[in-house]
Amino acid sequence: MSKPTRTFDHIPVVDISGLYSDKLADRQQVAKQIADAATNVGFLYITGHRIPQSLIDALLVRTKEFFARPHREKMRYYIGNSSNHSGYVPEGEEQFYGGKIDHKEAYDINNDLGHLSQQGPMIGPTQWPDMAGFKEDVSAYYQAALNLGQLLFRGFALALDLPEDTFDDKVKNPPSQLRLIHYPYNPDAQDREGIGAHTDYECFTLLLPTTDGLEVLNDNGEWIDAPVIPESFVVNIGDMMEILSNGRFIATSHRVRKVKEERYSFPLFCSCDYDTIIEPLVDPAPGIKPGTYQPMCCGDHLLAQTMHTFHYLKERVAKGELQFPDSSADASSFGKLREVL
Ligand SMILES: O=C(O)CCC(=O)C(=O)O
Ligand SMILES: [Fe+2]
Repeated sequence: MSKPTRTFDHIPVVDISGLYSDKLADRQQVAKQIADAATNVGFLYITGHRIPQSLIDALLVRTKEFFARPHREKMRYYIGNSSNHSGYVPEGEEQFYGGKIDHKEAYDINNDLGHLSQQGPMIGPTQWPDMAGFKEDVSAYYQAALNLGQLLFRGFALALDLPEDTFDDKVKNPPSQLRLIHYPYNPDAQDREGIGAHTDYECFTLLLPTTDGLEVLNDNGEWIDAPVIPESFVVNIGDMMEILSNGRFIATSHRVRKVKEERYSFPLFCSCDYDTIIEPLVDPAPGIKPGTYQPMCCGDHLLAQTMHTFHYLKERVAKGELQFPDSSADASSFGKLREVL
């Protein structure tokens, strides 16, 4: 059987209330819709989640307060000060393949694993800014979103016809990062995208954007709009879920177009625990040759990817302070920055 062509023209909406049900049939009914969306599009909106709006409102207030601070003050929390990839990411810090720089600034929040003995370049405590209420409100959202992510992992397991608890012991302390992103309004910025075309590295992303601008690429090379739907989240499949699902669920390229208004967005990149081996859990999807997806270490993959794009990490490598993880393949085999037509 050949690989299906994904010609979607909209992003499906899935009401996930059934995932909270005690009845397996209710959970399976949602899982079936997740499977369809993940197979045919790689993106879906979810409604019926139980994250209170008050947590989202507080997250947005704190984020706006932070980014409104002068550059010098924000740089006190520069990500390059941290030993575990947490803190402020100024515009230009991240450089993607082809040398592109996005028109955005960000703040990277870690799963605050300071209490664990395992620490490393992607794992450990968050570098918190010294701002009243920031840590409390951002952590409260982080925890609620992470819990929703755990529920979705169970949904994805069912969607793959696997036991529902397949991922439970693989997502105990994942190095899942929450990004607070600010795309400033700049009428002169004619030459850059808000964020260039890419796939996400992790299993899936739970994304909360404040305004339109997100676009998703179908197999005809058309950019399909993913406008904001109130009270929903966007969920998109990342590279690792594509591997786990042996090509059944697709990590779809997406981008954010130049914004006419100020835009904020909050992706939580849902990963497995650092040492998890990411490898196919099911038979190859139609059109996928056996052996297409090779096993890799989850945390090392994230680290290697990040080392290729962040300026401060490249400097550490150049100075001999940091080495690429042994198990990581070379950069070009990572991600699937599909050519944009
Ligand atoms: O801002 C958005 O809507 C998407 C952000 C995104 O794709 C990413 O950070 O990986
Ligand atoms: Fe993304």
